[in-house]
Amino acid sequence: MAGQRPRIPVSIITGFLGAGKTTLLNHLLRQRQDVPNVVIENEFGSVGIDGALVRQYSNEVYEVSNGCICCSLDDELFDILAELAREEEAPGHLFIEATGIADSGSLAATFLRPDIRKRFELRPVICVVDSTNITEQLSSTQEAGQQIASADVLVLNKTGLATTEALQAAAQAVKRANPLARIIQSADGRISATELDLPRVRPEVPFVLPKAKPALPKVPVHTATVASSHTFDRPFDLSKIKHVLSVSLMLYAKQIFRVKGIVQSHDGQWHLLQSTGKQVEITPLAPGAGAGPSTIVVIGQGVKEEAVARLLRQGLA
Ligand SMILES: Nc1nc2c(ncn2[C@@H]2O[C@H](COP(=O)(O)OP(=O)(O)OP(=O)(O)O)[C@@H](O)[C@H]2O)c(=O)[nH]1
Repeated sequence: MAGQRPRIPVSIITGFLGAGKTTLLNHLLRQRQDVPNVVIENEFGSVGIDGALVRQYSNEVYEVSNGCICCSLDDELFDILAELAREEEAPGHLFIEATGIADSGSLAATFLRPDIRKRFELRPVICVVDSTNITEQLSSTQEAGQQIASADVLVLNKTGLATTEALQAAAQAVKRANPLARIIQSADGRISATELDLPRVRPEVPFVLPKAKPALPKVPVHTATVASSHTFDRPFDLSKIKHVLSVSLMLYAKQIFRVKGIVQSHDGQWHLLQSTGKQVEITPLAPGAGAGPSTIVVIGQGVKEEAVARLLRQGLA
């Protein structure tokens, strides 16, 4: 990697499943249309839904849907970084949206390696927090706390949905987990892109490369959280699938973290189906946006593939 060229600024967007990372990223991309940007979208589960949602405002999108980027740090991410560093016209900004369960600390540490730092400059790590669900997420998962602890900016999102008390409780909880970070509030991920240019809160600890390459674990570290992906050739009855999922999210709130899919209804229209917390939301996609079989991914702990398939089949038309 050449040393003299200006370094490529890198923004890592992290936050628990459904917190609003893609929404916030889209908002930032819209504000930064003047610089050619590249997005690396990492999704847990094999369906690249977020990539399709950010493509409109980005010059280039790399999708890493084969597990969590923080678990395969020696492979795919380095290949993409090497490719970007070689490009004749380097991107003006690189955005990385991590999965909702990523260990963003290890991801950020990648950019402190001397070889990577020559061409990339890590900007503040942004952690998006769902203010209505964070207290629950902190008590039931490890990942939510890790993400908050390793961020420079904590965005308390979904303020419009949270009561004043919930917002205060969320602010206290995140401050306990990370007293150093800047805390800002947002609705629909609307934060100013000037956040991208502020200095990091964490000092850049020099990273000393070990002499021998350490043996990295080849198995994902998030062994407890699994993504179960399902495809269906038959169309869905939207009110049935919404009902089935709403009931399941009530009954298995501690097990099911996120549902996300692109489904076709019996009139041929395609829809984005998703849950955050206990809410299920179905929004029509633009004409021509969907194709192939309907696909639904359910992410959670102790989620049994066959049980989920049985459940989802109840929502078919
Ligand atoms: N009411 C409300 N909804 C929001 C807000 N921010 C995001 N959402 C919605 O929350 C849902 C999840 O948002 P995403 O941006 O997809 O969340 P994410 O963190 O990228 O999700 P994963 O990639 O699955 O982890 C979507 O339906 C958004 O429209 C907000 O401030 N208020």
